[in-house]
Amino acid sequence: MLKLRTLNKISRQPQSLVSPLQMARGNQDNMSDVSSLARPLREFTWTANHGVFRAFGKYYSTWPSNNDGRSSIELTKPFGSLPKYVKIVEVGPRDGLQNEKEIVPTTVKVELIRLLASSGLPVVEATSFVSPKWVPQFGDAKDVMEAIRNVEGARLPVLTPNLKGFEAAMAAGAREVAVFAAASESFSRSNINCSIEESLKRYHEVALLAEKLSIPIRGYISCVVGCPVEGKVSPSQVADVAKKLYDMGCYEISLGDTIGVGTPGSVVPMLQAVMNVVPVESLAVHFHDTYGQALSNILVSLQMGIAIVDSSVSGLGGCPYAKGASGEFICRHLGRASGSKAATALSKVTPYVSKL
Ligand SMILES: CC(C)(COP(=O)([O-])OP(=O)([O-])OC[C@H]1O[C@@H](n2cnc3c(N)ncnc32)[C@H](O)[C@@H]1OP(=O)([O-])[O-])[C@@H](O)C(=O)NCCC(=O)NCCSC(=O)C[C@@](C)(O)CC(=O)[O-]
Repeated sequence: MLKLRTLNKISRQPQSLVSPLQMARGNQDNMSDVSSLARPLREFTWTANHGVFRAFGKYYSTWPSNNDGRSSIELTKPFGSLPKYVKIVEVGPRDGLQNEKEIVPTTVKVELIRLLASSGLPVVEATSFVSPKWVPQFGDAKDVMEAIRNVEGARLPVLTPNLKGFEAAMAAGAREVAVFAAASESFSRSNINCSIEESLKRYHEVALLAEKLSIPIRGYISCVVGCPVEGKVSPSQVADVAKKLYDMGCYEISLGDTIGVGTPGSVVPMLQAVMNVVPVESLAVHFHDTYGQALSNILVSLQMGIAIVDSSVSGLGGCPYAKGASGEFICRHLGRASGSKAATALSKVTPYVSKL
């Protein structure tokens, strides 16, 4: 086990990130080729506004979370090479739109989903079967699903907070769902009006029915490093919820930094804890970019072996029940660097999406 000391303070809002994501052009549909990222990170010195990220051989220092600029973390898993391909899960039509104050017309949502699917993205999260009293933006979930029944090329999962949402999603033609728990009690109550334990009971019911119907189910965990009410969230809490979601049948667990307060210093220990209980192949990361840290958090996640990244077109995003939550990591940024076919198509789609 290595004990590493941090050397420098990092600015929360780096102004000039020299990104190491200088990826070679790839040629896989639906995936971003990150093979050139496989160079060990030690080749890079990444200068942020007031901080320096330094790599020492295979092991790394990390950014401190305290004020004196010196802290340490335990690294039990060294950073390795990066995955050759990364699956991008585009959540713009759901996470992106749920925070929009004005109701986006159904036809525009449908067009957005069609464009994203046509860009080659493998997964486009389409809508959310939540209570329209809680999130009026998705009052048209049924209509959206019906209108995209013939969309091909991408899987189109939807969010379901309970059995009622799951049944409505099935009736509307959804073929994949996602449930969403939290690692923070306060956030669970403000977002879905129940405790973490109650939510897991609900999701277990959903998972049982999903299994019966052979419907794949993804699990989200919000507030994996910080909560808008409780502040810091411990990695063991996240690991506990992750294991429960995985054990109930979620094929993939997406770890959400809902308010974007994570830095590699908090993300790494959280991932380590989760990776001890859920296979890394089943983990995804979901970073909101509130303080410009999403790219660095994605990089350390890839370095730890995670190969599934959530993103949102045009950086749309946020949670109506998490004060301070802002846009999600922009798919185009990851994609552009990779040069994959999907990314190239997406960069053509993005200007049009912005006009929508
Ligand atoms: C979970 C509930 C429904 C509990 O809401 P509740 O008020 O406690 O539920 P209830 O069972 O008392 O029902 C209240 C009313 O809602 C109806 N209802 C109940 N369920 C449904 C449903 N599925 N679809 C449609 N209607 C529903 C139900 O029928 C009833 O209607 P009424 O009898 O009053 O006319 C509510 O709190 C809710 O919908 N919350 C969703 C909030 C939300 O969507 N938040 C954003 C998504 S999570 C997120 O963004 C994080 C993530 C995933 O992106 C990752 C990250 O970044 O961290």
